[in-house]
Amino acid sequence: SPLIHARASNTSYTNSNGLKFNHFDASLPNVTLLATGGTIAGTSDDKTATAGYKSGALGINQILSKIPEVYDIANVNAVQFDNVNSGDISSSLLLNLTHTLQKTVCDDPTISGAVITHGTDTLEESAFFIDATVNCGKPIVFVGSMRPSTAISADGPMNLLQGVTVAADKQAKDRGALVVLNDRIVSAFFATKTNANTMDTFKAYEQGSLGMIVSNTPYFFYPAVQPNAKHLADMEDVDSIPRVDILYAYEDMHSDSLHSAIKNGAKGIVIAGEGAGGISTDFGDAIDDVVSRTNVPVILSHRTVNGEVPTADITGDTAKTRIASGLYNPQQARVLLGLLLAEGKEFDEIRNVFGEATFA
Ligand SMILES: NC(=O)C[C@H](N)C(=O)O
Repeated sequence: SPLIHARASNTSYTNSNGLKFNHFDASLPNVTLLATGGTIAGTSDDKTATAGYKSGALGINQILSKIPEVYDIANVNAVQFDNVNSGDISSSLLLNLTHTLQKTVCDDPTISGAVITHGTDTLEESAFFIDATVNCGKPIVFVGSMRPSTAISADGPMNLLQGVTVAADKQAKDRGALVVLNDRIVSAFFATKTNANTMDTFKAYEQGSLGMIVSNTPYFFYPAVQPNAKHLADMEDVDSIPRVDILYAYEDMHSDSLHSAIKNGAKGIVIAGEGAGGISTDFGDAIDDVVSRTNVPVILSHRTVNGEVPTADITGDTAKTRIASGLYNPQQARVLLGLLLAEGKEFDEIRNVFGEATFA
């Protein structure tokens, strides 16, 4: 079968952009794989352990060595970008990732797409960031795992194989960034981690998945389409993302948290509001006071997993200081607000971008 050529071939190759491939077959598509760590690179001495293991312990070549089948699908340029638990992924790493993807994937006509391996805890934030900042139509596929590499029935190897397959697939183009785990293909714009422990965790509850993978064959339910609300952020000349803090709302919430966030340097605030963006009257008064003095934009989001914060609740004077997040959950709203501030957008422009994701 022609499919075993690249796997069998030990021919290494460096393309004109300096990207290295360990196994190369000119008849196959080329995919860049940027590894950042997480459970997919995690290890434990106990094969039954799906907790208490070490994240980011294996290098990407050690992970790939267990799935030579990837070389039947694509030539893989594997790069160890970082090797951390995803709680340690920073906006400066993401900016670097954006600039790298632009140069080595978008601007290189020989590369079909990219795969990012990532811890699942914050994968949705990074995938949302890249979805907004890298937009050349080539698939950028985020992959992680819920079981460490040493566990019985580890999910990482299959997820990675499927991720490379999707990144190499022409049908995956023009859909924005994608999340591939547990045999599902989900839009990075809508994906969220819904379960802290189990493999069926990444979901877009209202929007559903874009497709499925069976026997390493991706199937997309619909032709390529992009979300209506999506804002494309131009990061070409940006070298840092302003700090945005998330404050969680609850009964008895104290406005001290707002004052200290701003005092400590937050340039934007997202509230994980009760229901459709609810906060106490006192906290609302504190927002009005602080925003009119500092001009720091405050986005009201929702601590519920689903639903939207409509603009209908934010009228009159409160509309001068508060912006409804619409569909964006707090972690998405934080990433988006950081990108908008980095682009130098003012209050009204920020409101318009969030307004694209509000219905009422
Ligand atoms: N499943 C995982 O990848 C969780 C891990 N703590 C991480 O996010 O890096």
